[in-house]
Amino acid sequence: MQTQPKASHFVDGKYLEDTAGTPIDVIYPATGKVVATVHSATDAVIEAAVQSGMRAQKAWAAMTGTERGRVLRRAADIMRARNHDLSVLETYDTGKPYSETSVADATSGADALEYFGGLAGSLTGEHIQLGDDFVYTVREPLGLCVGIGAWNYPTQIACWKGAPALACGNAMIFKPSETTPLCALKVAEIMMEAGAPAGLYNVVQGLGDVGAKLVGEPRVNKVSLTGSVPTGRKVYAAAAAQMKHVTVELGGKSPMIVFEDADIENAVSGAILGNFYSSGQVCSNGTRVFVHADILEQFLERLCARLDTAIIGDPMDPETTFGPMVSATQMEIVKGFIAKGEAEGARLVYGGKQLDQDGFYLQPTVFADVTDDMTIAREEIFGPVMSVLSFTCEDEVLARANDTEFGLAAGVFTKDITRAHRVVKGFEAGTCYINTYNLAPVEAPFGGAKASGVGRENSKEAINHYSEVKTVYVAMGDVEAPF
Ligand SMILES: NC(=O)c1ccc[n+]([C@@H]2O[C@H](COP(=O)([O-])OP(=O)(O)OC[C@H]3O[C@@H](n4cnc5c(N)ncnc54)[C@H](O)[C@@H]3O)[C@@H](O)[C@H]2O)c1
Repeated sequence: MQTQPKASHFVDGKYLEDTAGTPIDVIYPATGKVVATVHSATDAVIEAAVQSGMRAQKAWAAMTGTERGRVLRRAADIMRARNHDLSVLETYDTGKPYSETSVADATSGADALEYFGGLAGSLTGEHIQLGDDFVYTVREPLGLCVGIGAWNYPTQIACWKGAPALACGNAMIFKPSETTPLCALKVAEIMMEAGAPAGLYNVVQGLGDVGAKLVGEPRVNKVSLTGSVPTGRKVYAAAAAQMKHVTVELGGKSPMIVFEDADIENAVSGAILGNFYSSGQVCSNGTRVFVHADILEQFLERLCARLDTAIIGDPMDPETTFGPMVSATQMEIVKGFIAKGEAEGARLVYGGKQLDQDGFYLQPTVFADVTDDMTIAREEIFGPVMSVLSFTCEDEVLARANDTEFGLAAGVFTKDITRAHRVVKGFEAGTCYINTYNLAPVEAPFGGAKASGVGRENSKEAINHYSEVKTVYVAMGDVEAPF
């Protein structure tokens, strides 16, 4: 496959290059080899993206919602038809196994385009009768939106931000993560092919400085970031300085509680999905797995047996179920956490080692006897490292589960339905699961509480974050004034 894109950026309906920008190598995580090089956006590229985005947005907003929706639904169809090629490219970009990218990346992006394409024609205001007078409201687009992505789900993030933004009549400039710059360019190509006006969905490459320039650009009306908490704080503050609309989807250290009556096999499946999918590089992962003391050893035994069946290897092989980490840097960060876990006295029950081969492969890793104060139980690792903690009492475990600055997700496994809902009510988290983990259908709101974020993606909730309401008061009689 041709991994080198025609040019670094996609602006005003076509590829655009400016080699004056800093070169960014794209490294295939399974081999460590460079598979493409792009250039960071210069000020000239950013200016072209802003100007064409503003121009396109006016034409786009003048269309009816149904017309806009038709373009998005066509984009969804093209994306599904190209799923294989897009998934292979996503695997080059991220290292995630094809067995995952072929079912969870472009497909999830297409779901978002289809869902918001379907909603676009039904975005209406309301009528409020006040005696003879009345008020009507109009849902208006915000204008030019900026999306900034993380590296774990490049295609999905490009669509989760782009689809609701465009459905509401906005334009978007999307900056992918510098680690995974390839897939968003394909999303931009597809938008144009589907009939979006040139400039409506631009992609510019760059490091954090380009992201910061886009956030600080006065002609940008809204910013949506997916990234870490430290970056989220910077983006939120910079956007606040210009009173921009903001969505920030950030990191987590989410709890998963397994009660003594849980179906152990399902709980182990949930823990695997919540820790080792995408080699653990998922924001909502339930990395603090609290298991009731009565079933702890049984849980660990089944977990280790199931991990033995993971197929670690070439991500392009459809049989492979566990791939490399995204980069050498990320792998070294995770190795540092594993070393800390051992140094602080956690019991290593599975994995813990880098594989002796090319690429950035780390074994799925499980620590037991983890205590709440250990570094691996407090900080987001963003890699395949599960911490198992033991508990005996519901109130105690809920308090421990909530004892974190993060609040992205939380899960509970139990057969007691009353307890399940009681525990979920107590969770301080934006996205909760009962007897499953880490599902994120486009129909459901997704996002975090506390330091894990502001705003929600997906579902009708996202519409509120990409539009604003204009209120129109209509008087039917004379105007009464005091003098
Ligand atoms: N909540 C979610 O939906 C979600 C989803 C995926 C990943 N994440 C989080 O993302 C993190 C991993 O991704 P990452 O390492 O790419 O995150 P990161 O914060 O390092 O970078 C995210 C993006 O922000 C850009 N950026 C960096 N500094 C910036 C600045 N000052 N202004 C504007 N943009 C800037 C980067 O170039 C990149 O595109 C983890 O913390 C993970 O939990 C969250």
